[in-house]
Amino acid sequence: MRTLFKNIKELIQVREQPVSFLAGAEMKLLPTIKNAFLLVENGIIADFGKMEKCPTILVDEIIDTTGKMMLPSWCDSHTHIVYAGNREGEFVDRINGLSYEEIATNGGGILNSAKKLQETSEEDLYQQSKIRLEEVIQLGTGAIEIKSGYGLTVEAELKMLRIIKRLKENYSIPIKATFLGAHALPSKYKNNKQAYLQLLVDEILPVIAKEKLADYIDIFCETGYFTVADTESILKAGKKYGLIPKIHVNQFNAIGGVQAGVNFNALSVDHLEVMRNEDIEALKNTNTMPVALPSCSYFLSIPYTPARKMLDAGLPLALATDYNPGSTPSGNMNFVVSTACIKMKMTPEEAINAATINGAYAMGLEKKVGSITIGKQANLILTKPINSYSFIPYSFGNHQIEKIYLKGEYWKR
Ligand SMILES: N=CN[C@@H](CCC(=O)O)C(=O)O
Ligand SMILES: [Zn+2]
Repeated sequence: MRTLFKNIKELIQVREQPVSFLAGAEMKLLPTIKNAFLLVENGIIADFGKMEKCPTILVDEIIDTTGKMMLPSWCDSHTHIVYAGNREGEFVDRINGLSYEEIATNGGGILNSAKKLQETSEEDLYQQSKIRLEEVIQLGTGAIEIKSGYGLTVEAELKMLRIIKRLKENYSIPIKATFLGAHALPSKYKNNKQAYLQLLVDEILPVIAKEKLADYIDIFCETGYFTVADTESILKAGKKYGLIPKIHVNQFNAIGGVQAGVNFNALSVDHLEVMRNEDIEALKNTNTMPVALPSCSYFLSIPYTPARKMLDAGLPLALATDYNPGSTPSGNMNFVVSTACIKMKMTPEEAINAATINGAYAMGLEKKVGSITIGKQANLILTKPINSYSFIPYSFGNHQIEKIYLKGEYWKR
């Protein structure tokens, strides 16, 4: 099957030479080709260039995209889209003055979602999760990471991971799974944290390895949740089973989670709303991708990751949604890109780089997606007619997507 996209007003994020990720000043550059063509063969990008060089070979379909732009789909490297029900009651509680921490201390928060999930059948949970996955694909996400962490029992954590596996099997976008058993301490273990961590290590990790249920391991390293020592012990245990760390750190407090992640060669350290100079220093010249989650800052009214400071210090940065029922009930990468520009002062070039190639790197998919490069999967966004790509973040609260193509084929819910 060959599809030729012709007369593309601007083909965005063109990388003839593949890049793994971009850092510091490199992020200011977003290579494009104006008046371009793109050829897709059997779901893979086979060729692209200026219209003058458009091949005249036989194709199955020609799509004229005059006036419209194309870019690689968004790469959302941090989500929790497998969850049961919602937490709009807590949203109202926060409006009325309670803090996120106070709600969690009163038995709400993650434990509230865990209770709901434990009571939900695997089939029902799959149906709820699939709706969210389709919703974000329609919003331009073409590769996604999904975490467990709302189960908090052996049975419920495995139920979540098996659902992620089923989503992987049933959808054509790349999906990576992360084991986040150490997301919160279940009430049953309130006075015995070590026993809960041991349960994760002894009873869940071996099953994950046997059934190949996860690629990555995560922990919520935060005051009131899990300490740096807990983080080190869980990452060590995960490493024995080949699980690479991608961890929640520095959301409310900087307690050394960034350093622990770097020491364990984490693929990413995520949240980073609170960053000390030493945290920025620790990330320099490492392979660990810092990931910012601006929709979470927006929804909880907490600080935004200091992107400007980090990029000006030469660090890379990826952007992701954090789609979850508590801190970010939105999986809209278009909003994330806009908010990064508006609130974090990232340029449109930096934000698009952070939401595509750097997001791909943050889930180990940089060879497969995240740029217009020959050999990569043709997961693409075709925009509505727009004048410049800056209109994408400018038109916040809206999106400029006309059509989605997955493996080169038009995708509709
Ligand atoms: N911070 C930890 N976990 C999620 C939120 C969990 C929840 O409130 O349900 C996050 O990434 O924001
Ligand atoms: Zn998260």
